[in-house]
Amino acid sequence: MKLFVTGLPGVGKTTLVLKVAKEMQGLGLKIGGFTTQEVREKGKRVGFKIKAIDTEEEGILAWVGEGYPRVGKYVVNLEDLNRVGVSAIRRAISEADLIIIDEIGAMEYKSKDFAMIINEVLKKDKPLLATVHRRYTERFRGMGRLYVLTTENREKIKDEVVKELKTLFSFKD
Ligand SMILES: Nc1ncnc2c1ncn2[C@@H]1O[C@H](COP(=O)(O)OP(=O)(O)OP(=O)(O)O)[C@@H](O)[C@H]1O
Repeated sequence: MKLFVTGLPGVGKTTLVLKVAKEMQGLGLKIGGFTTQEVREKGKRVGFKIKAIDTEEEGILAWVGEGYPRVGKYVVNLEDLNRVGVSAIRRAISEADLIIIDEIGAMEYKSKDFAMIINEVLKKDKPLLATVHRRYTERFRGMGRLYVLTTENREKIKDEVVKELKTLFSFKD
């Protein structure tokens, strides 16, 4: 089962996957993959952190400034993306019950290793919950269910995702 979640920036995609991960961990399942979260300084967004779900290892995914590769005003830190993010996916492919990837977007695709491991995950049968930037959803058409998150439906969709996964893993509600 592959579940994809998209929606406008800040709508709650990361919050959703964190809640789902916690609920599924509470049921004894092994969750792998990574999440990304914005970093704010004095109320302004200055970058993004990346964190492995299993080891809680952290890194900097991108930061405002000069440099390469860049996405908008951010410079992508390929070293941390690969060290934290790609490695977490690699571990999840072999060890986890559910892979969470938050998110699949322009910054992440700057890494060739990331692009390659995404293709690997898509070929596997292993359950996946991924947030996808709206510009990239077309790539995953027909591969699984796509949820479009809004502030109005985000709680309902979180419950639905948990329900789908519980059914998959044969837990009763
Ligand atoms: N279900 C929710 N209830 C209340 N607040 C929420 C909920 N979901 C998200 N938020 C709040 O909205 C803000 C943005 O959430 P989050 O980082 O999850 O969004 P996102 O879609 O992942 O953002 P981005 O596109 O930047 O990755 C956070 O401050 C978060 O606490």
